[in-house]
Amino acid sequence: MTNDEPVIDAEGLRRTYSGGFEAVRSLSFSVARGELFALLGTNGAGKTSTLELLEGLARPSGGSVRVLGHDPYTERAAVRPRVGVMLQEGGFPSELTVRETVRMWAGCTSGARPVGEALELVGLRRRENVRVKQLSGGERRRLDLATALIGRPEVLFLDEPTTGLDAEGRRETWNLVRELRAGGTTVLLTTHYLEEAAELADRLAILHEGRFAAQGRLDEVVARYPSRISFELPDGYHLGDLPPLGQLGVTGHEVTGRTTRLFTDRLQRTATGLLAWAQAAGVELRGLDARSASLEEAFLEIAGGARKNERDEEGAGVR
Ligand SMILES: Nc1ncnc2c1ncn2[C@@H]1O[C@H](COP(=O)(O)OP(=O)(O)OP(=O)(O)O)[C@@H](O)[C@H]1O
Repeated sequence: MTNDEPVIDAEGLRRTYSGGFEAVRSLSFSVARGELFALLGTNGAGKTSTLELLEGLARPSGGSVRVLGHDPYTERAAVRPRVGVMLQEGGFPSELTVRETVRMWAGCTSGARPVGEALELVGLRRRENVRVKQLSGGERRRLDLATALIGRPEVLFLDEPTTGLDAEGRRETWNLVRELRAGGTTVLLTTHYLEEAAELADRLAILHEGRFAAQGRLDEVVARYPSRISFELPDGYHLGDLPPLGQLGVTGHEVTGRTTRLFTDRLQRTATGLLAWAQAAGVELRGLDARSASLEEAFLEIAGGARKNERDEEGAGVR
């Protein structure tokens, strides 16, 4: 493969479990060399099912996937040595120490990093003589990461890498992932932490019921959801005193207590119109806040919208 070809390339990828349940429904996406792609989704959305297809742990029921130019399932021997995998559960023998575990892993890997270097990278050097069973949940995640990194992989698959880590541990892992990416490693990670995806991802996708509900750069994903402007009007003023909301480009509004919230797809136009009115009317808009949708709002909209559809369908079934 050339340097311009995607390192991960999925086309119409499907996975149907033996009972007939379709967990992955025609996903198409690609990840370039040195890029970090984050897969977000509600519980059971299909993140792990997808990741396992990319890792070559399962055969797709339909579509195709190439990793480093190879089929990760049928050409596993060509792909595996160049890929690092951090599963949700490492499943290491509990009686081995941290150092023994990483050494055992290094023994199965060609061109492995020195064990000490791998432990240093993930901040486990001080704990190298502790048995796996005595590690905290967060330390086990670090050990999982150390074994994923041991072979200096070109591609890293990280399944919820910071679950169980405290805030400091999460930041440390983010920094390490950033360093690896800066060194040219391609990373695909799944996460439940929206902040993690917003911090790290070059591009991301939100998976819902096996399909992508949104995909792109963070700014592209959130641009599909309305921006909002909130403020308080002074006593004696009401929403009706503003210029016609349609003229301001407002697509929806909400008044809670003293706070007015305007939703808009054209933030600049709405903000300019509102401020011009306030200036002319001599009105002070207290607590004024104007901002684009956040990733959390986009995510909740997708998850909430889908739940509403489910309720509607259930309701329709009862009638
Ligand atoms: N072996 C299996 N047989 C049948 N259904 C399965 C199997 N494994 C997973 N599923 C179902 O497939 C769907 C997707 O599961 P998956 O574990 O990929 O989701 P996920 O997005 O990783 O979820 P989470 O965030 O909770 O880890 C779920 O509805 C799950 O119940």
